[in-house]
Amino acid sequence: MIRTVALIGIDGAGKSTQARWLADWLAVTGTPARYHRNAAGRVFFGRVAQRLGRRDAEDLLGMRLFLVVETLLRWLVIARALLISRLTGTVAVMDRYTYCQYTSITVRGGRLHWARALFSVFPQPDLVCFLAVSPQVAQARVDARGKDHEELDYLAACDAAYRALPEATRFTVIDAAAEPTAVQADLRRAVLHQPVRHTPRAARHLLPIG
Ligand SMILES: Cc1cn([C@H]2C[C@H](O)[C@@H](COP(=O)(O)OP(=O)(O)O)O2)c(=O)[nH]c1=O
Repeated sequence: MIRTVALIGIDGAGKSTQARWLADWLAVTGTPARYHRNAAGRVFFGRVAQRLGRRDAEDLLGMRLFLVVETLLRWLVIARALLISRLTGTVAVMDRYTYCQYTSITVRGGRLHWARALFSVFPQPDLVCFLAVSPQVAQARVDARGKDHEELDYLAACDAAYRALPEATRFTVIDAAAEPTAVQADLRRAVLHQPVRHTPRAARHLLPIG
């Protein structure tokens, strides 16, 4: 069974909803799993910024500081999630992962190398599912969610940045514009089709022979 699965994609793709369902499904089917919301504070800082009369988090902190703060927070929440997963022996269902930060930095014109160096301590997830949805559909969902708003240009740039990542060839692309239950079924299939991990040599002695 896999140990880490990451759901990535633009805002409104359905990551949080689908990741929660996936973790619940794993748990009820006998695989201890835990959902991890690896948010890095953009919405929170955006709200603070608006209270202070600024447009958004980037406007409040300045682009460079915003990216530093967001990247460090992302590092901390991912590290925490991985640690909890290892300590509790649960499958980590990651709502966002390092790739989301690379995308955030890319669309804001920042430099990636230091973030890549920082995140290089993290393992590649066993499975990365890219929830693919058009920016238009994503924007409509974000607006319907009623908590925030994303510009179409921004969503389109994020979509392009995800697809241009060098790791993108290894992503499992899921059609996230489909019915929510169909998307969930695709995710479950992807999890089930992951190759079984090899049992560590020491543990093999404990298995019955034959
Ligand atoms: C998964 C899914 C979510 N939604 C709704 C639920 C939320 O209000 C909104 C955004 O979903 P959400 O899971 O919050 O997306 P993300 O974490 O990627 O930003 O869209 C749909 O309309 N259709 C779907 O298939």
